[in-house]
Amino acid sequence: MNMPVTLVVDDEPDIRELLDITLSRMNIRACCVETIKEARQLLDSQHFDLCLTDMRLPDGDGLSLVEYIQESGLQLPVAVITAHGSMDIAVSAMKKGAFDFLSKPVDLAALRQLVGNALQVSPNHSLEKDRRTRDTLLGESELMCEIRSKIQKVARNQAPIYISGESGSGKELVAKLIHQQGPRADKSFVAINCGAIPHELMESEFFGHKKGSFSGAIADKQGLFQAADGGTLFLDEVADLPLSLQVKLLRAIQEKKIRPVGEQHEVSVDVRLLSATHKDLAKMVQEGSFRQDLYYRINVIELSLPPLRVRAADIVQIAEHLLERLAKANQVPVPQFSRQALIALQQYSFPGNVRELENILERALALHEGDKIDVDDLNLQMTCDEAAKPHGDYNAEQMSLENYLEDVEKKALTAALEENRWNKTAAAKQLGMTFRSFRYRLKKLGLE
Ligand SMILES: Nc1ncnc2c1ncn2[C@@H]1O[C@H](COP(=O)(O)OP(=O)(O)OP(=O)(O)O)[C@@H](O)[C@H]1O
Repeated sequence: MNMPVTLVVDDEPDIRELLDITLSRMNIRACCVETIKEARQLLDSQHFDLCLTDMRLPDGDGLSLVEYIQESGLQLPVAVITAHGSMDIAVSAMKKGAFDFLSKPVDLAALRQLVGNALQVSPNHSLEKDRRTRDTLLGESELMCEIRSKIQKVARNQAPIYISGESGSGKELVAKLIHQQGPRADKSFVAINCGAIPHELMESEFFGHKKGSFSGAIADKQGLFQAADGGTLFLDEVADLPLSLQVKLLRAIQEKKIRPVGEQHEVSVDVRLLSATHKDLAKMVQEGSFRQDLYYRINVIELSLPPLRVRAADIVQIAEHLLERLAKANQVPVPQFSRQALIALQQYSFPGNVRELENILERALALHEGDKIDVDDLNLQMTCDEAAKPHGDYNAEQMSLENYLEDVEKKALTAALEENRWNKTAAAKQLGMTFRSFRYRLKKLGLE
């Protein structure tokens, strides 16, 4: 195998030497330059596996190099080296696509960890994993395809990601996929529901404790940060963190160090942080119940999951797939949905999103008779509003006008048929159209 090559851009000879020696001990060749101009020339002419750049360079700042690498489409992980305490610059670099950052003075263990993570990322690696994702994160709507490609992209760097979306919309699933597709896939993925830990135990749960540090601490205990060391920590329902812990979490993210309860010394941790909540975190910041500085750190990149009801095109595909999976798990033949059942599913608002769909199907599978699942088996709790309106008020960002109008039409035709006991002539009359036109529309909308 060829030796990997790293482009090091730094104008301080001591740092260049330090990086060169450390990398060569890892069997990585370092190619060192002092300016952005030289770096660009080399990037244009030869292949690199990683780029490490200082932020302040004689002919510009490292951010412009990060931008240059992203714009040139070079699939090259780039990490920035920042002055101690300049987290804002590190955050901007990651927003622009940097893989990770190192603070000065450079900690060699952190450098080795970063380089190790970066070099596991190769385009072929992620292609294979994307196939696996497509099997798991279902949905072929445009919105879902965009989410899949965003997951693939953000999995490669180390920036904290904030996943927003309604309950049951797949936030934890997305977090797992980001972990599985990234360079930390072989290490732990630790997920924690912040709302489920009693406040008085939180610090010890997060950072661990030393034996005897409080009554009940009968042995040393590792915290979640240490359990996730080298891997990913997913903080679900992050909005439920009390303010006292928010301060400590902020410190752990900035310093990449934690101090177990009752311990004198800090311990370095290398954790990729993902977080999620169904609450409006930005609003909580305005109201003062969530720290703005922490919000800014965990929300370097935001991934917003759309509710199931705005991607009606996904409902049938996900329902069919889940039904098949459930039937196989229960070792029963896979039933078919009746046409009416499929229409009803597409018109339902799914306040509990995919999780609710799973529950509906599990119940329907247990209760249906024969080889079909019909509307009644679904037991959908439609509100009067939902029954009257297919998708609430029209929102151009969520659905094309054409699809929206099709849904309105389907809804009106189905309701008229139901009210007239499936007598098409009577249904057409009720809607004030000719029988021919009614038949034509049924066919066009796939309802016949
Ligand atoms: N696009 C999808 N394809 C397949 N399964 C999905 C999809 N989205 C969600 N699911 C499934 O729905 C269930 C709920 O998803 P998940 O737990 O990730 O939601 P969540 O947004 O984290 O919920 P909460 O806010 O309540 O924690 C899981 O079983 C998950 O596998």
